[in-house]
Amino acid sequence: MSSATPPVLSLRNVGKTFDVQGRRIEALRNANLDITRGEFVCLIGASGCGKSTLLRIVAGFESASSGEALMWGRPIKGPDPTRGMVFQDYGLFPWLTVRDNIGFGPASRRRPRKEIKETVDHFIDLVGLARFADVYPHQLSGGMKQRVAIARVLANEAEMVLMDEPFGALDAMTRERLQDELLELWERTKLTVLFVTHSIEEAIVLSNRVIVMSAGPGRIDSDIAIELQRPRDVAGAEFNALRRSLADKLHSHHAKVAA
Ligand SMILES: Nc1ncnc2c1ncn2[C@@H]1O[C@H](COP(=O)(O)OP(=O)(O)OP(=O)(O)O)[C@@H](O)[C@H]1O
Repeated sequence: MSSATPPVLSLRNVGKTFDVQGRRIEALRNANLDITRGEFVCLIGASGCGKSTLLRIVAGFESASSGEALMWGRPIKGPDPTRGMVFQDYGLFPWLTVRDNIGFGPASRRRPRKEIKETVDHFIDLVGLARFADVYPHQLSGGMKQRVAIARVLANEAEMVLMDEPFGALDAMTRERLQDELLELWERTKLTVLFVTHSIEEAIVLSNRVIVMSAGPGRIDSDIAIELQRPRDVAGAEFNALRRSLADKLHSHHAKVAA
């Protein structure tokens, strides 16, 4: 990789083991990954192959048992607003309005009131929720809650957005709409995104690269560039060929683990 474009994120031989009642679980073994600024990278793989563990190490919620995780070349030592996490269950504060949820990060960093208002207004607009600024999360649909969660991470000056199956709980139509909106946001903001999904189709629609992981122990198995033109035609021949090849990879890992 050229020194002109240092990776936002580097994983160097990252391993993670958990001890559960005297049993050692190797959730991740020798994970190596470089992500450069502006990439949209999806992680896919069978349940239990370590996708969330990898994401949580990048977020700083877990530390690696071996190897190192670096952001801009510096070791990740804990959570930091520059790495914002979006969860499937939204993770909003139910007692705060949409406005205060989005403004929570800047407010806790004691930004001036006027600046917080401008930031919040900007991001509420960006996710199309201006009319809902003063309502509470329980008054929103799932798709709207997820927009708030995304706006909250952006308002907190995230340089890298970590998304753990963010659209997994949504119906198919809302999911497609949010995928489109996320791509639009990504194109406008040039964010770096690391996105976990169970859906091969979602991974191909969204990403520049798909990282395929396999279980027992969790490993990075392949790193596949997705070079289809955007917007991507899910019914197109090239899309289908990629879908088949990724499905074959996933199934062959399943078969190996089951054998
Ligand atoms: N906090 C923890 N304590 C003990 N074991 C854990 C912990 N977190 C994850 N594991 C184990 O590590 C392995 C990888 O889990 P992880 O959640 O990262 O997989 P995943 O690929 O995200 O799975 P899924 O697709 O089902 O969400 C699993 O065997 C899991 O049981």
